[in-house]
Amino acid sequence: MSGPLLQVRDLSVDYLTEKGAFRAVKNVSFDIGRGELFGLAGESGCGKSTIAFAITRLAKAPAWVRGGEILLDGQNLLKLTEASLQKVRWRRIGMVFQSAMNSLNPLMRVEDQFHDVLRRHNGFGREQSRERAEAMFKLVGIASNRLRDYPHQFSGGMRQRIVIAICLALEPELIIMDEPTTALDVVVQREILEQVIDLQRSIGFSVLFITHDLHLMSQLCNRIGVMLKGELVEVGDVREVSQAPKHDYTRKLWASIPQLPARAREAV
Ligand SMILES: Nc1ncnc2c1ncn2[C@@H]1O[C@H](COP(=O)(O)OP(=O)(O)OP(=O)(O)O)[C@@H](O)[C@H]1O
Repeated sequence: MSGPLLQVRDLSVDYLTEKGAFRAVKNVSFDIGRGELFGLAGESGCGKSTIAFAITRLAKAPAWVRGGEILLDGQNLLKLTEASLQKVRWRRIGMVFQSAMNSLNPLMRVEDQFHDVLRRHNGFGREQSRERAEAMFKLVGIASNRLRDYPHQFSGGMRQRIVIAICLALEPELIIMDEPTTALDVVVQREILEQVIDLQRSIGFSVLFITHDLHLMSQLCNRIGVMLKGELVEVGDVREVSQAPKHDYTRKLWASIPQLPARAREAV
């Protein structure tokens, strides 16, 4: 199918609080192309995660999608029944959140966690799951003899890699990464993200990458959207948005990034 993979159209999300409706996302529209790395930037509280939850339909009360459409290959996810949604979530849209590494079951060997997910979503048998798990471990650079280990036997960075591997095992077309490495130290963060980019290039999935780190985002993404208080104030090619920002707030965001000497910047 041609055209963008994901189209967010006029999306508005409120949080219904005791004091009334808080407009967290206001008429936001953007597209994500096939194989595109799209970044959403903006300071804490501007509505980035709310958009991620709306796309995956994981937004729960008091969140309320007031209006708009979220089209995946032209199909409006907001109109899907819970049963149809189960076929989209994880299988077509994968998610990796900040604390994802803690989402592994501490009592289950990693191999069993792969099997659990692959059996449930793809109907895989044990042998098929093991083969896929081995292939995924190879992709994220972990020796496959570690598949029999428990989560606590891995470092935080490795656990986050495992979550990414489980997510990729289902071969989703879109992966939403919401601050996927914020809990990790900077070197591990960079290693993991570089690995995701390599995988993205070889496998070709699309990525919605959410972070407040505009500098990092500009190095990884093809296009960027900048959010301010629930509104998408600027969206464009990474070069346009970084070199010729149109919105005052985008200029301020860039100005707030500490300027490293050119040498150091290349090394980062
Ligand atoms: N359950 C809730 N009830 C009321 N308001 C909420 C709720 N969850 C989020 N909000 C508000 O909605 C706004 C958007 O929150 P959101 O988490 O989407 O922002 P964000 O840009 O992802 O921030 P961060 O980078 O800190 O995760 C914030 O002002 C937040 O306080």
